[in-house]
Amino acid sequence: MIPSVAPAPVAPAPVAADAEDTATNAVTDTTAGARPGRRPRTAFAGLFSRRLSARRLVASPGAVAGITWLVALVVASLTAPWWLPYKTEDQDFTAVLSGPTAAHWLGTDELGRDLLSRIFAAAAGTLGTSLITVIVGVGLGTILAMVAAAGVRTEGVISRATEIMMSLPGTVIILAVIGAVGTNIPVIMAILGVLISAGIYRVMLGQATALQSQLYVDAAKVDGVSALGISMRHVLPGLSNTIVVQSALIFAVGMLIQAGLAFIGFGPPIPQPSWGGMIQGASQHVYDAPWLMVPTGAVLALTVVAANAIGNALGKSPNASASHLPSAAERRRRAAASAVAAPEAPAVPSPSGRLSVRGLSVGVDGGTPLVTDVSFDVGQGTVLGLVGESGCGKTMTALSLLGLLPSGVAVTGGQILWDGRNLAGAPEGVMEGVRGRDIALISQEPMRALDPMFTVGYQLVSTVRRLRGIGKAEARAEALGLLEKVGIVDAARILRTYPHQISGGMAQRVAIALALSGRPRLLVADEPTTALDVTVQAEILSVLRTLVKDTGMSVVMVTHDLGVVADICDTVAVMYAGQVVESGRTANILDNPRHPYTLALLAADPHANTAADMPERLATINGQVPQPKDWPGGCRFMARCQFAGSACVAPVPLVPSGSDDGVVRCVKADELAVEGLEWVATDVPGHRVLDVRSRDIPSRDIPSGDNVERDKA
Ligand SMILES: Nc1ncnc2c1ncn2[C@@H]1O[C@H](COP(=O)(O)OP(=O)(O)OP(=O)(O)O)[C@@H](O)[C@H]1O
Repeated sequence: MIPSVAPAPVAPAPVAADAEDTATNAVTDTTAGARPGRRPRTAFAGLFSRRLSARRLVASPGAVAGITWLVALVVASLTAPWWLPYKTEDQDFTAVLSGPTAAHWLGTDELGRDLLSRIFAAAAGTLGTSLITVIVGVGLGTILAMVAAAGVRTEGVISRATEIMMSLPGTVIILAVIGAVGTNIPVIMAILGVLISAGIYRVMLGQATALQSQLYVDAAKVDGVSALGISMRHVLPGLSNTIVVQSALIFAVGMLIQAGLAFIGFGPPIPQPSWGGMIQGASQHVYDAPWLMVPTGAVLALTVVAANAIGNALGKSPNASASHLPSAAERRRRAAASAVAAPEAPAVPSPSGRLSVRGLSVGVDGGTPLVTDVSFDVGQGTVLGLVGESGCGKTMTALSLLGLLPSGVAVTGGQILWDGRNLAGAPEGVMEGVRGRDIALISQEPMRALDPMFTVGYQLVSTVRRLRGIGKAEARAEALGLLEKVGIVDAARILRTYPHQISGGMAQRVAIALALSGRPRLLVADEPTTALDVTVQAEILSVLRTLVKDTGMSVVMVTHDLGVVADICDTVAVMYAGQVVESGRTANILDNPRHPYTLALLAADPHANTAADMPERLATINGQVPQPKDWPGGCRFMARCQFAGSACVAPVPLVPSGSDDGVVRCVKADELAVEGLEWVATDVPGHRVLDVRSRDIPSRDIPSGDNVERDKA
């Protein structure tokens, strides 16, 4: 299965939409609510999420008080010239250092200037310049994290650069900037933002990397979405909670640092008022006029608390807002612009859709091989099964077909021939053109391949539009057709649902529909039925079988289930420890297996035996698939094989198995075939201990060690 390192973002909870959305839904019908009796819901999780955040703000008394305070402060500050009783520089020598009076509600300073007027006059500047720090710091840190998460090399460069930035003494740099540009507060706050961005980057990087590892990001890559598209659509929304919380924190920090700078004399030039400068002035009269400290200190403290209260409330939102999504007006405009067209007929794949893999090797950057010398062919309209235990290299082989190997793993040799092109190690630009359009992928966990923040309809329609370059209405009709093609009867309803609202089987059908969006000629299915119950498994296999028959699409089916192989595959390649050990037509392999590993898999499979010949105890294979670093030089299955002999220590080539174009990698293949030997249930550790029983001789008649002697001979 495709690895994933982090849980998917939490899915949004449903809320009612407004009338505007209802109107939009009437046009597009992709955004209506999923439950009958409720008002239609927006399909766009962004609007959803924004409303949800607004609800959270309203539900939090602290946040409501914080917003009220900040709004009042800004409005009061911006309108100060019209309502304040005094100008900031007006001096009243009859009331120097006074406390609150009818003339001066908050008192006066040492020059008789009105504190109320000066506090409110300074507010807008303080808040505005703090916002500069937020925009620069959080913006730069987030962008750097998104870029770094998209590539290992870039991450190395950016991380080293930010480490250097974090090691620099921030205070000294700020003082140096002041020395160079003077007390230009906007510039100083912007520089402060740059310094802070290194810390923000560290906070965001882990989250962005985790989001990049999600299966739905792999699915987007398969659909040919560019790196920028993935960052904007799948990573940024997942970061927005953190962005909001960090912004609130940095806003408060910015205000405090600004006040601190003014306190030590690096604030706005005198007589311009600033909160820090006023606190500094008050500190000189702490004994003779202690009240002077109270109004300014209280306003600063209240503003910091208000910012934090808002951040706390927003931080509790269950998911990020998605402001990158189109607005309702934009959606209406696009819907109107899209010509309503009839859905196209299903595509018939080109006859050239044949895949030939030759000597494919995949390895870790450090040199450890994971897959060696794998060859197989997939003809048009046929299904190849890649079968084997966990860790045999099936997924690595399958992912290399799409150029989606995990970071640090690469194709190290061989060819993947598709339409006359070699896709092995092809540049990303070439693979972006192939993925989704020529070769598509469905994975084991469809739920995680679907982004929980968007409706099925949004994901399907946007994928169809991107891959086919058609209008919204046409794409929607196509999406409905695709859902019906994969056996979904109430397709219109499913289009309106979010992934968390549908079952696993339904999600897999949707994932198959998504994979079919670009009319691929080859579908790579990585254990598509493993996570489903048996009934649903059978339904999904039936869908795939019908698609292959109706469209001529080919399938590479990764599975460890021989029942699936028997059910749907025309040919099969049995993999063990990174090698193909046997391949050929499915009927030949299942009826006349030639490799001991294939024998063992069949003996261990309850489906391979009919009720009549079902053994009392199914066979097991002792031991485990060896780790790539532990592969022996000879037969890799030798240590677990009931038939291993001295000839197995030398490297074993693939040789014709004698049936059609089948091949097998075992020096004893002929002997096994001639003697009709079977893999038996045994607890005896397998290595070189032979407990072979003929089909014709009851096991109790064979003395222990009989075959050891035969092997020695
Ligand atoms: N990202 C990775 N880096 C290094 N080695 C890896 C990585 N992913 C998988 N491997 C190793 O590559 C080998 C083949 O793994 P692969 O996932 O292809 O096996 P598989 O047969 O598909 O198993 P499963 O059915 O469990 O997915 C295993 O030894 C595995 O440990």
